[in-house]
Amino acid sequence: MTKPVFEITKAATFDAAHHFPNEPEGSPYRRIHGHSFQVEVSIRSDRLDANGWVADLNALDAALKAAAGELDHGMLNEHAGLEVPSLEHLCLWFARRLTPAWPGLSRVVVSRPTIHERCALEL
Ligand SMILES: Nc1nc2c(c(=O)[nH]1)N=C([C@H](O)[C@H](O)COP(=O)(O)OP(=O)(O)OP(=O)(O)O)CN2
Ligand SMILES: [Zn+2]
Repeated sequence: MTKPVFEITKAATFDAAHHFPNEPEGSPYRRIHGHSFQVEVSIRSDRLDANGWVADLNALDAALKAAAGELDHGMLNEHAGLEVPSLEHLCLWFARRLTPAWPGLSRVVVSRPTIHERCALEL
């Protein structure tokens, strides 16, 4: 049997405004508008600690909430790396923000649940 690999996942939500400066004049995406976002991050490991955990989900929750809190109720375009604030760039932003403290980060998913859109980044 191959070695089992575990993956734990935590999610957080935030609301933010954005606009796409490279869209043509008249595009609705060029105008400032807002969305409700969800971000999910996953950690993979083939090892469990003494608690039987890949990692403490509560600690992951705190790190994720801190990152999402930086974006919450703000303008995404004002953040370095989000000058063009697509779901794809949001995935990269969360990955860069979390990887130093969470080297086992294996996936970032950013979605807009109310309009059924999501982007996944596999690491
Ligand atoms: N690959 C991507 N495509 C688009 C992204 C993105 O991040 N990655 N983002 C957008 C805009 O943010 C747009 O505001 C998303 O809203 P939309 O899909 O248009 O859905 P709405 O409900 O706001 O509009 P409807 O016209 O009612 O569908 C676009 N594309
Ligand atoms: Zn949008």
